[in-house]
Amino acid sequence: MERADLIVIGSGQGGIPLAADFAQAGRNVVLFERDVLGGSCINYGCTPSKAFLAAAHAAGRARQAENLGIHAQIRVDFPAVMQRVRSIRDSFNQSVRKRLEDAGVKIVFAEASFTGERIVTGGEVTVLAPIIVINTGTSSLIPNIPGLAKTPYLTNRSFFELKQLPPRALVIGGGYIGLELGQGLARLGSQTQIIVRGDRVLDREESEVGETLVKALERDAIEVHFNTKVEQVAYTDGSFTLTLDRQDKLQAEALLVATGRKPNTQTLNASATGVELDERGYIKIDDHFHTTCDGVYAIGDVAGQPAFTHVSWEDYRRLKAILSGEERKRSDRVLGYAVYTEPQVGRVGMSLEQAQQKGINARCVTLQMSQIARAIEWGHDLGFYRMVIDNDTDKILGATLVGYEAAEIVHVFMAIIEAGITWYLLEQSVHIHPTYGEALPSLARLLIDNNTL
Ligand SMILES: Cc1cc2nc3c(=O)[nH]c(=O)nc-3n(C[C@H](O)[C@H](O)[C@H](O)COP(=O)(O)OP(=O)(O)OC[C@H]3O[C@@H](n4cnc5c(N)ncnc54)[C@H](O)[C@@H]3O)c2cc1C
Ligand SMILES: NC(=O)c1ccc[n+]([C@@H]2O[C@H](COP(=O)([O-])OP(=O)(O)OC[C@H]3O[C@@H](n4cnc5c(N)ncnc54)[C@H](O)[C@@H]3O)[C@@H](O)[C@H]2O)c1
Repeated sequence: MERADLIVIGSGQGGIPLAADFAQAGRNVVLFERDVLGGSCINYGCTPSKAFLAAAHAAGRARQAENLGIHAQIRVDFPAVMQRVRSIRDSFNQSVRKRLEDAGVKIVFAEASFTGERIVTGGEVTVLAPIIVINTGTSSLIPNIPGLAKTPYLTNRSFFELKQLPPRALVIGGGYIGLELGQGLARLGSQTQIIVRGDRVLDREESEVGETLVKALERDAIEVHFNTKVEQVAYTDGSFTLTLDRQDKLQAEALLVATGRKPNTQTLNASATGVELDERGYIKIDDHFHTTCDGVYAIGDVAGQPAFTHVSWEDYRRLKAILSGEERKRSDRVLGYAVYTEPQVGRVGMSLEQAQQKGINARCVTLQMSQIARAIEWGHDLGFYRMVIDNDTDKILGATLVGYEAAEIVHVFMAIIEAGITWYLLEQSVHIHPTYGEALPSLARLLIDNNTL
């Protein structure tokens, strides 16, 4: 059995920099990875999906330019689109390998599991270490629909290997992946239908967010089937047939399943080291990333946290500080995230409902895109900006922005909330005209007018 100072299981977004930093500082580090280096984000998540959407949105914007009097003919070279996606992904993946190797991390390409207290085995290698960090992420959760398992359905893992654009595509799931990749396929020319089991897309967000996105999807000729259950899936002669609960049938050459995630803990044998899982299989951690076993920590998606790269990466920064003896915890961060549909959704902090559920005396103001000069000039009519404030302290608690490049603009709120300043300061600041940014002080001004929603 080998001995190390640190074992990292899984090369996720937090595990990579942690392993590299420790090794660079002269510690003996072993990292186990059962698949490709860099985890979901780089290989089958953020990087390829956003590179894919760059092409899709270029096509979508060109088509919608007809609203400005510009008529473009679009020819999509799908193999070239996907080749670019894969080459960006591969270059990111190579840079991860270089970073780990240059730092002196011992990489073991094998599925790791616990074989004793703070003992990890993967392939032929067994290692004991005083500190172990689990960063094993999540995988697609595949619903138990009769017939599905026998078909060549796509998940985010296989999607980016597509070589030809399917003429027709079906997507099960109206969450992040379903909407981003579904809209992407449609904008590249696939006739796309999205199947949603409830009555909303992005059902964890305020209802107006989903309503706005559905209007946008309809403009891309996407059909969204609400309150619909898939009863059966069959695949013959290159075509999927989905039987719905209403007995209608849908057919397409591709089927993407995007119905949520499950934690990668099934093969970890976590109990061998005394690490407890919650009822959904996520690793239980305290406010300092500590599991129920002394010396064993978990970061990122597998610890049941909001599944975003910047969360996993920030976990790394905080855990590194904790391991260096600093007083840090995980719960005091301002959480922001975005959905890269067009229009985008940029979110930070609390919604009005979330604030009120916490017993905060909160209210919100909303400005529609149609009231923003920049949006009118650019022809972006879908979306809104909303800000939630605490009536007692005048501090800004959260924001929801749906609109052009909202993922960028929401960072203004992130900085303001992090700084803990009041909406008065936002109202007083002079922003550049005509920009989307200048709508933020305008939003604050609605509070003076007492024009609340
Ligand atoms: C299609 C898609 C798009 C996304 N887009 C965004 C986005 O735009 N922005 C954003 O912030 N987030 C996005 N995410 C989420 C983001 O990818 C994850 O939140 C992020 O990668 C953090 O993951 P992680 O660090 O927890 O682990 P991961 O990146 O999932 O890495 C876990 C690693 O552990 C390995 N592993 C698992 N079990 C074992 C084992 N037993 N032994 C050895 N190795 C093991 C896996 O092979 C994997 O490499 C997206 C996700 C998907 C699927
Ligand atoms: N832009 C981003 O940051 C980004 C992009 C993609 C993914 N992600 C992360 O990855 C996570 C996973 O994405 P996702 O889209 O798989 O999950 P999700 O949780 O966002 O959406 C899953 C959707 O599938 C539906 N669903 C579940 N079971 C179903 C069934 N049997 N039939 C029909 N519908 C069903 C759910 O109601 C939900 O709407 C996200 O929650 C997010 O944290 C982030």
